[in-house]
Amino acid sequence: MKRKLSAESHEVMKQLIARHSTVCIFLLAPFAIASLLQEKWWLGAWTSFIVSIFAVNLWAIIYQDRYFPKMVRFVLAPAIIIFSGVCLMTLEMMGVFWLYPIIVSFYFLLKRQDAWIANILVMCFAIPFVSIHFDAAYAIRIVTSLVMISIFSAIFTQLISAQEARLKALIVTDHLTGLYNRSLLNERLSEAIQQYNRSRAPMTLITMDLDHFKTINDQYGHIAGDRVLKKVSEVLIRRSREVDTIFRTGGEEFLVVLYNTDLEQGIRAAESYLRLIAATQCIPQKTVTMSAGVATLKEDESAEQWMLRSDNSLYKAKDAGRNCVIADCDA
Ligand SMILES: Nc1nc2c(ncn2[C@@H]2O[C@H](COP(=O)(O)OP(=O)(O)OP(=O)(O)O)[C@@H](O)[C@H]2O)c(=O)[nH]1
Repeated sequence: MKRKLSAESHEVMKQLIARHSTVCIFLLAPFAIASLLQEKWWLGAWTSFIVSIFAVNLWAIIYQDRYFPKMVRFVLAPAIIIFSGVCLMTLEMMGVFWLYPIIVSFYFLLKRQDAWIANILVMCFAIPFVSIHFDAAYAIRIVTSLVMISIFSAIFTQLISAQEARLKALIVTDHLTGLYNRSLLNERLSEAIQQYNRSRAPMTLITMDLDHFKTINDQYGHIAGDRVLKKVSEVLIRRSREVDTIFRTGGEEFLVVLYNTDLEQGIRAAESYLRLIAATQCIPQKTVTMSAGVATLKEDESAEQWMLRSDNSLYKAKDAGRNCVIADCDA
């Protein structure tokens, strides 16, 4: 999951840098040229340098579908911090105006902690400069407004990140049981396959399906059926190890990916799931049972083939009378 989410964050970051770069190139380039024409060499040089770093990143995003995070963090951010000092020294009062967009932009270009550090460094230039060059009434207002802009930006970006994390969690979670839903399944199976290819650690799949669940719904109602699904999920969570990943793949279907687990261990795990579920009072006076299929990953097997073997074993368990485990021993 981590990889999928970080790939999405990377995509968001790329778009942010692209938009940021476009705005900065168009709005800063004329000032860079004007400063050079006015022979304000330092200011012109720093502004041109910053514009060119944005341009390099924008070029990379457009033509190579990537940007340079290290360049942004270790070259662009320090360059902007120095630029804020150069602006104050060269432009004095007018230089203060540039500090506002600079402060906000750090929160979009950098990780939160880096943005705080960058802001503190800008303040280290700004506060002494403003205190020396402006009378107290101006200095207090400038510093206060800069601090406010920084805090508001921090709050705003923090809220967006929290909202984003909540949405991402919602997308991969089954609302009824709290287990993962199907959307993460392929990702997790591919990860298990990659891990197997690297370390040869055995990986096992258990596919499970409640027996005669339709009858439970018909006899006790859908709400009772939902309660059974929740109870079963609780049992699966309680019985599983921290590393195992449990999915509700469909209505009354569940799937567990067991890492570092061979076929024997997988069969034992499936049997203990079934035993525990049969022993759990999901509905008063009624024993709820499950059937399970088990398959251990084979060499050069795809996720689809692996899952198909596990599914076929489950069908065999249903055909064999239900409430039992059938393993695909064709390894
Ligand atoms: N309460 C509840 N029922 C659901 C949910 N999702 C699917 N179902 C029901 O699950 C039942 C599945 O029925 P079938 O596919 O016939 O399977 P079964 O009755 O369990 O029979 P076997 O699998 O052959 O043992 C259907 O009645 C669906 O309506 C859900 O979220 N809540």
